[in-house]
Amino acid sequence: MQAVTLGPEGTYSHRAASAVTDDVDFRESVTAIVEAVADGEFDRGVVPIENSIEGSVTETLDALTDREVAAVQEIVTPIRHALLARGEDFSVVASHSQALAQCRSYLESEYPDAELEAVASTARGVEHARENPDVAGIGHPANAHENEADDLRVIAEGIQDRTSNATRFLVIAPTDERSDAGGKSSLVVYPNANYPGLLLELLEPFADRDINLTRVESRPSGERLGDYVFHVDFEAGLYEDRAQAAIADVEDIAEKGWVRKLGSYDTEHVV
Ligand SMILES: O=C(O)C(=O)C[C@]1(C(=O)O)C=C[C@@H](O)C=C1
Repeated sequence: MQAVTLGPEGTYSHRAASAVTDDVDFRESVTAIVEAVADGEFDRGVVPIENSIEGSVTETLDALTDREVAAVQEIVTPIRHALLARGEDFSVVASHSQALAQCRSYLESEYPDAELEAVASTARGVEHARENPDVAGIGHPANAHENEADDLRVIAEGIQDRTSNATRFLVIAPTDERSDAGGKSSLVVYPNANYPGLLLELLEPFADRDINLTRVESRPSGERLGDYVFHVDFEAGLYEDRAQAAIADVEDIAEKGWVRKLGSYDTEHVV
């Protein structure tokens, strides 16, 4: 089985994808990963969806709205960032925007004058640090020991603003692999409507059937101000009668728009 994830080698996404398969290929954006899986180029894709400090990875949510894929597994992994550089004398800190945000307090107190540069991934930031002594990267500490000649140093470890920092990844697959089995399910709902109580109406079918929601996120549809796409995760499998009944109600409410079932899946915790 071949999976695609955010590259280059050494990203947190790469570490999560390694729990799925050893055969991992890379793309430079989440959108490109979702597109490659939707087009059937890969059996699996691994994309970050949510972080405990910084919240949703909005590019992922939007890519899941724009392309049709199935969610077949969830991977949760602790994120412990290191500051990596060739020496102490750097003026730029380069990393993925999520990683920079997860270390915001540390950077403000320890390097208030550093210029923060958002790049495609943590591993890309570490690559810049390897090439340029003026740049430090934020990423997994294992990136510092790529080869013996590596002169990249771990300047500091555990620099995320909370020790509990963790990221949730979804393993995606072509839609014909969508499963109804699993302890959790994900939906994307576009009601194409805007009236008082709409969101309340969309959530009641789950509450009425004692289904615990684990996340509700609204993203602008892009069509007009105040028009939203809702991402809903809940603790039940699509095989369950109560889940099917709740979704039937949601489909009625969203009759002018659409409801996409990403599928049901289980959670794996990876360190
Ligand atoms: O840049 C990486 O290493 C990634 O895998 C991306 C990503 C993210 O988008 O949230 C994944 C985990 C961490 O939260 C930081 C960055």
